[in-house]
Formats: sequence, structure tokens, C-alpha cells
Amino acid sequence: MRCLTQPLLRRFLGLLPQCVPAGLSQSPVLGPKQSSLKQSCSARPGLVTAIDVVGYWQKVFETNGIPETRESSEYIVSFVLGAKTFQSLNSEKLRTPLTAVQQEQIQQLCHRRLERMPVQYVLGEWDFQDLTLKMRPPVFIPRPETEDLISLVLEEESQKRREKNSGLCFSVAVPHPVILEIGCGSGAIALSLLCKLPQSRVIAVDKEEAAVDLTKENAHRLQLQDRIHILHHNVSYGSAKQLLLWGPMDFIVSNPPYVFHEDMASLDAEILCYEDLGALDGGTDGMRVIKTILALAPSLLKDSGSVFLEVDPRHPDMVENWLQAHPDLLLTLRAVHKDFCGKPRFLHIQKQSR
Ligand SMILES: C[S@@+](CC[C@H](N)C(=O)[O-])C[C@H]1O[C@@H](n2cnc3c(N)ncnc32)[C@H](O)[C@@H]1O
Repeated sequence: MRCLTQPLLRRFLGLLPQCVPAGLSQSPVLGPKQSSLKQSCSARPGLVTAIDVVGYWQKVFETNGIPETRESSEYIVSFVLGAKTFQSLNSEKLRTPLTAVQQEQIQQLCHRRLERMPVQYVLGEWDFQDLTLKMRPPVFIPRPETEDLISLVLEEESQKRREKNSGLCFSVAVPHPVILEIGCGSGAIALSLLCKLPQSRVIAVDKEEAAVDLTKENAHRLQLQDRIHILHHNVSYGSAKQLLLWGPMDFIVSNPPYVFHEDMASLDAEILCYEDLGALDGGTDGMRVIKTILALAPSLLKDSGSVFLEVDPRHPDMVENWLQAHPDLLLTLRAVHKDFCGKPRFLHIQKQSR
């Protein structure tokens, strides 16, 4: 449970179903137009402080069956006051009367939340690791468990570096990693890796133009555009040539669509109404894109290169069986790692060296 102690993860907890996409909520599917507002939502004149307004909107959300009432209300009010969290507002800010403009902004944002828009889209930005990223529907909102995928790549890279350094004389430089991310969405994984590995280069690919545009925007905002190549490309079995623009890769990393198709209808209204369902739907067995990535991996990776995947907890066994049925790929499942809910969530697959 180490991740629960990280403040950033706590910031995320509760705003989208956790351990998603596997953590499927059974809440009824409400489209934006279907949610009936049972209470008038206009800010009342007497509500002047941040504490008052948080309490007011929390009640409105409760009355209208909106999940995560307190968190939603607090994030929106803090955002308008220029803070990340309500807890970080000092007592002076909490006591100072809100201006009419601030109340109006809060009201507008809360109305979006009443239509079941995820808070991340309502605010238009969200944190992933140390980065603040722009968020825009329908591009997939990064989930907190995915932060662990970054740590796994970093651990493998530092281990490889130690091994290479111990076998080399000091004057020979160890080359810095080339990484491919398949399905970059908002750019969360690719940009975090670029930040943590300052000499690395990343190729980030997504089949959706909206995702490619958002990754580009986030890369520029974070001044990381010089080490990333962002491609609009639908990865398929024939994609190797287009992806090898910087030669073979050290790592392929992906949080692919992996929800079993039959589970899609049970996802929360926030997801079904606002996120691109193509970012989640992994086909009948949840493995459609996973199989494509694994089939491509031998042609894309250097010898001993690694694939790191986020998957559904049912996938580790399925992937192991699939790899055994495809020995020609020369890929070995090295490790299965659990997420902060204790579910098997991440796969480390390695290309055998010849
Ligand atoms: C679960 S989202 C992950 C987004 C981001 N990496 C993250 O973790 O926040 C999966 C992403 O893969 C993209 N995708 C799905 N199939 C793809 C394909 N065949 N080729 C390229 N991208 C694909 C989707 O558009 C979506 O942005």
C-alpha cells in the first residue's frame, strides 16, 4: 500500500473509479442530459467564504447523486482560488469573502460536475507524478496506478545502467535509452519518463488526433518537445517500419485499452459520457492491442529490451499462455507487479538476447 502514502495519489483517489479500468462501478449510466437536477444550484448571496461554498456545493452534489461530493466541491473551489487542494489553502484565504467573479466561476464549474463531467475535465488540468498536464475530453484521464508503470521502467533502466557500467571502462559512455510509448493519450507516461530520464528520447504514438494534439501541447508546456517525437498512427501488425525512426528501442511502454468488451457497459457514467471508449475497450478478451504490441515487440526492441504493460488482473495468466503459444516471438514474461490495491496489474516482458 506504499502508494497510498504519496500525496499526489491521495489527490487522485476517489475522483475516478480506482484500480480502473478493472474496478467497474455499478452506478447507473446517466448521460449529461439525463441527470435531473433536484435542487436549484445558483450560488446564494449569503455564501461568501470558501468553506461555505464547499459545503453548499457538496450538498447540491449529494442531492443530485453525484459521486465524490466533498472532493469534487473542494477541488473546484481550490482551483478557482489558485490552489491544488483545499487543505493547502491557508486560514486567511479560507476566511476572505469570495468575489462575485469567483462565485460565478465556481458555479459554472460545479454545473459541469453536475452533468457528471469528471473533475479532471472540469478543471482542465490534473497532476500525474510531478507534472501538471492539460486535460481535455475525450482524451483518457491518466489513472493513479499508472504512476507505478513509470517506476518499473526507471528501476529496469537503472539496473541495466549499473550492469553496463560495471562491464565497461569509464571512458566509454553508456547510450541513453530510446523509449516507445504506444497509446500516449495526454502524454502522461511519455512526458514523465522524459522528465525522470533527462537524456532519454521518446516516440509517443496514438491513433487519435485529439490525443496526439494534447500530448504535443503538454510537451510544449513542459518544454520537453525536443526529446519527443509524437506520431498520429494506428498501431497494427505492420507498423514496425514507421516506428523504427530512431532505430531499435530499449523499452516499449503502454497502458493499452484493456477492458473486456463485455465489461464496458458497467463503467461509471463519468467514463461512458466523456472519455473516448476506444481508449478503454480491449475487445472480447481485453487483449486486442496487447497482442499487437507483443507481436511487434521483437522487431522493435534491442536484444534484452523490455516491454512494460499495464493490464487487467486476469491478463497475466492469459499473456503467459499466449507467449507460450508464440515461442517464435522470443519474449519472456519476467515479472508481474501488483498495483496499490494489491491486484496484478503490470507486466515486464523481455526480449531474449540472441
Ligand atoms: C488507456 S489509454 C492510455 C493513455 C495514456 N497512456 C495514459 O496512461 O493516461 C489508451 C490509449 O491508446 C490509444 N490507442 C488505442 N489503440 C491504439 C492503437 N492501435 N494505436 C495507437 N494508439 C492506440 C487510445 O487512443 C488511448 O489514447
